Amino acid sequence: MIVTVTPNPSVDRTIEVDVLRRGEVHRATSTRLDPGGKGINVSRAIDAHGGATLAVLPVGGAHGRMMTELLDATGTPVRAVPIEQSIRANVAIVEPDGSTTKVNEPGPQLSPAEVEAFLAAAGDAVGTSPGAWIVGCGSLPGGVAGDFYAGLVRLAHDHGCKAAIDTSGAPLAQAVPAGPDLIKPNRVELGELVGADLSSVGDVVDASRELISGGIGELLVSLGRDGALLVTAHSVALAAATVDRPVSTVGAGDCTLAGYLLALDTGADAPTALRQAVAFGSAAVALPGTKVPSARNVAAVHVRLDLAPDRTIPLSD
Ligand SMILES: Nc1ncnc2c1ncn2[C@@H]1O[C@H](COP(=O)(O)OP(=O)(O)OP(=O)(O)O)[C@@H](O)[C@H]1O
Ligand SMILES: O=P(O)(O)OC[C@@]1(O)O[C@H](CO)[C@@H](O)[C@@H]1O
Repeated sequence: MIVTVTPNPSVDRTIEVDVLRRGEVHRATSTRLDPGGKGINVSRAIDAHGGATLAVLPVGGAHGRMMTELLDATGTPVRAVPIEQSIRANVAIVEPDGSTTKVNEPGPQLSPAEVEAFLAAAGDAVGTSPGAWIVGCGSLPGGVAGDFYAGLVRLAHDHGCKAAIDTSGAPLAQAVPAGPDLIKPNRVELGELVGADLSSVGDVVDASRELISGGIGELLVSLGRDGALLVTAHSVALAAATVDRPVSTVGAGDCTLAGYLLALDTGADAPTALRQAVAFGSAAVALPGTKVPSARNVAAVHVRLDLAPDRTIPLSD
């Protein structure tokens, strides 16, 4: 079972244009709406592959109604906590070569009572899912304290669950001391966390090991077109896949995490889980908007797995 907790979900609008020119009027060549927010995407991807999942999210206002409708259409199991203000809508502008320009709104302001209700819903989901992965995802809306994910990690551990965190900046830094079992930063987010520029596989391994010695279980570091690196206390593995025609990178990291957790949840070993992570992530890049890949999309990806990657491999994406 994989429970995702997304305090700041979004309705994702993806607009395709021929070329993005700053300050000009554009005519969109296509547009689509997806239910978004990192944990929502993780749950949608897991659900699409027959895994057991529950997405916990706040829902309010006009965008909340759209979110409910979009999620109903996917059939993903959710626990929605009503809030007064509207949840956000995020926009991605995509060009034909797959270049993606994203604008994320800050999200609503939650009242103290709403934060309490959201925490209670998350607590209830954790308490009724023994042995589950509890996955805290994305930015935090107004009113939610910066140590929210640290509390979620402790809650998970108190109930014998495992905790994974996929966020960035201050909420990630504040979650680290609580000792999550897994974090999934991208290269830039990991660099910000350790205060270093990470330009090779060796740099990422060293940064990850520093965090592991501080109490994190393992790191799944997504590296864009360079693939993903799994670093545990005793092993390092790199996997990558070529995508001939990238369409939208939005949500690729979430699908990576979904593929990894779903594999672990069904008893796979770490290299197999990494392979599935990259298959999910790379399949997502070939799909429009925040669409999650189907089993057929994932099966079409050829993943290269390296169980002893050279530390000098450069990373640029
Ligand atoms: N251009 C690409 N070609 C092949 N695979 C890609 C490409 N871009 C991304 N991927 C795959 O998708 C995964 C996730 O991408 P990325 O590292 O950009 O995640 P992210 O920054 O967390 O994204 P997001 O926050 O939008 O979900 C990578 O680990 C890789 O497997
Ligand atoms: O603003 P946050 O919470 O950091 O990220 C939100 C978001 O960009 O993440 C997902 C892609 O990973 C999208 O569905 C969503 O719009």
